[in-house]
Amino acid sequence: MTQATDPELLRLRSSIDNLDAALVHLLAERFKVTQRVGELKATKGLPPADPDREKRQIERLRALAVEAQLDPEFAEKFLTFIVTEVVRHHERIAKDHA
Ligand SMILES: C=C(O[C@@H]1C=C(C(=O)O)C=C[C@H]1O)C(=O)O
Repeated sequence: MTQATDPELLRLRSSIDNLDAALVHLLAERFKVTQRVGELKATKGLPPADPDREKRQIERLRALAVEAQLDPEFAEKFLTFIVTEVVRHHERIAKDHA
């Protein structure tokens, strides 16, 4: 049997596809909200990044990851990757607003 026809593999991959779609939708919603935060900060003259908030988010996410049996190092890297992109957006919004 080839990989592409194994029924168990097909079922698992179908589930992975649904989960990947959910991740994309969740990320899209998160970026919509952070876009609004970026605009709010630019209007009020607040800095694009908030390192204290980021520290608290990392601690929280690492604890949630442990509870969920997900590697906390991976959870931290994933959050940092997203937040770095958000801060880049915020810097751009602030520049455009200046
Ligand atoms: C969204 C914010 O801006 C930045 C991005 C964050 C995020 O993506 O969660 C967190 C902190 C800030 O560095 C915020 O300040 O809440």
